[in-house]
Amino acid sequence: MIIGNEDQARAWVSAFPGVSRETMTALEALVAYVTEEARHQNLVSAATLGSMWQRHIADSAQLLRFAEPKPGEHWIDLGSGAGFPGLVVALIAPCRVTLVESRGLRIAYLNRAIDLFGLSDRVDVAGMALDKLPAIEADYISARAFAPLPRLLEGAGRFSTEKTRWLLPKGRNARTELESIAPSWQKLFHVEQSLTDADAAILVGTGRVAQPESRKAARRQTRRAYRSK
Ligand SMILES: C[S@@+](CC[C@H](N)C(=O)[O-])C[C@H]1O[C@@H](n2cnc3c(N)ncnc32)[C@H](O)[C@@H]1O
Repeated sequence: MIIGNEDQARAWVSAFPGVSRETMTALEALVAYVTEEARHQNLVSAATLGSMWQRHIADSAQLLRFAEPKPGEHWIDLGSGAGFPGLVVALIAPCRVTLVESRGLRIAYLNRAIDLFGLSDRVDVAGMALDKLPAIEADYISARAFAPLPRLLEGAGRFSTEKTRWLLPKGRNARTELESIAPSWQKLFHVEQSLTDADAAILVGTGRVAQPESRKAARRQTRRAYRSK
């Protein structure tokens, strides 16, 4: 099943477990908030402004098919930008969410969103580059359009534990990206079809991405995996 238009996207999200009428109202308000803010800063591709539910809300919410975050659990969203998927997750699920974002205008926009939606008791913005963020044990790590997989895992591995669930929408290159990382990392992940784009996929994984003793060693591992294909 592929969610092919705005009506289908709304219907799919509203039928998702735990999504109440109030949640739908909040998500509708998020669409309006992003659309308004997009007049002032470059937040999402202009081509997607007419299909916000399909391209952003449902595309983010679908990650919750592979995770059931509970109160007190901690979800880290890397490179949140307009808040996708992090803000959508925060509006649907009761967990703690940290939105990692390094650009000033987007940090301010995300902080305003947290106030607007009354989320400040469990959602925060880490307004800094990922490599400056002190290590936190994450129950969930998401990243959409953030970085190529090897760089993403090198940067975020230190937040993972044996139980961490990774949710990484990777578009059309998911399989190729997965094949480009070291086998010890590959085995943590599998590929799931995206519900919002027939050509796109999501890398879903569980476990600790152990860091090789150095970045150089990580790159060596990655290159070796790539050459053996
Ligand atoms: C292409 S946008 C994607 C935004 C959002 N995840 C989405 O899919 O709509 C990537 C975002 O990551 C942020 N970013 C890039 N490198 C970062 C870093 N090292 N630390 C934190 N944020 C970063 C950028 O400022 C930008 O907002």
